[in-house]
Amino acid sequence: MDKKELRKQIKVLKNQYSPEQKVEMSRPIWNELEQNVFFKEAHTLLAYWSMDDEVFTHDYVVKWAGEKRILLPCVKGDVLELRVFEGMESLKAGESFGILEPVGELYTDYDSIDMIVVPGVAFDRQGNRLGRGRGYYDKILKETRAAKKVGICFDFQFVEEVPVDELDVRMDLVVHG
Ligand SMILES: Nc1nc2c(c(=O)[nH]1)N(C=O)[C@@H](CNc1ccc(C(=O)N[C@@H](CCC(=O)O)C(=O)O)cc1)CN2
Ligand SMILES: Nc1ncnc2c1ncn2[C@@H]1O[C@H](COP(=O)(O)OP(=O)(O)OP(=O)(O)O)[C@@H](O)[C@H]1O
Repeated sequence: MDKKELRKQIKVLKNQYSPEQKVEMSRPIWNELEQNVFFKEAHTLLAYWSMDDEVFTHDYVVKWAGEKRILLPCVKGDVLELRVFEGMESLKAGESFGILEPVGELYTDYDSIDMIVVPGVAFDRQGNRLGRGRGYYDKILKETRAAKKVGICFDFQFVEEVPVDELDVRMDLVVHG
């Protein structure tokens, strides 16, 4: 199966659940993530601010921002920039896709990032990841080599085999539920 076809299939499955159901389904995923040693030991963590069709993250970003430095991605043309999450009040809709992004100072110390919680359309047990098809994460994951990369997804997104190419970066761990 090619990437496009798998994205289409997952989209159908996502539409079978309401946003509220997806928030509920995200709870056990976060319970597991919070027990994980990479997470426990991480001081600086790149997370994401979820859209309605993704594993929900908002409450967890807010919850952990007191204890850890939480970074969020900001779309800038073809690349992602990173900024520190400093509360919901300092989030603004980004230049594309309407995803909320932190305003404020750019964060460029990529070597200090301990862990990345990576969104994805699908993952497999080899740690391969299928994204939304813009290559944003593939680029940023190459610049943050030291960070542990942890994909999170619903069970229906954890598939037998994700189609990959040379540019795709593997996850160290995939937490699904
Ligand atoms: N929550 C969240 N934030 C994120 C990402 C993400 O996947 N999730 N990104 C990860 O890269 C970056 C934004 N990239 C995105 C790329 C495509 C679409 C999107 O909605 N695409 C449509 C396809 C139609 C179109 O191309 O416009 C879709 O998937 O239905 C959204 C965000 C940075 N921030
Ligand atoms: N490191 C990279 N540098 C430049 N271009 C890249 C890189 N990684 C991927 N691309 C390009 O980006 C496009 C999308 O790639 P792909 O379909 O693998 O994205 P994805 O991993 O599904 O999406 P995303 O990372 O945005 O969630 C392709 O044209 C690919 O060649």
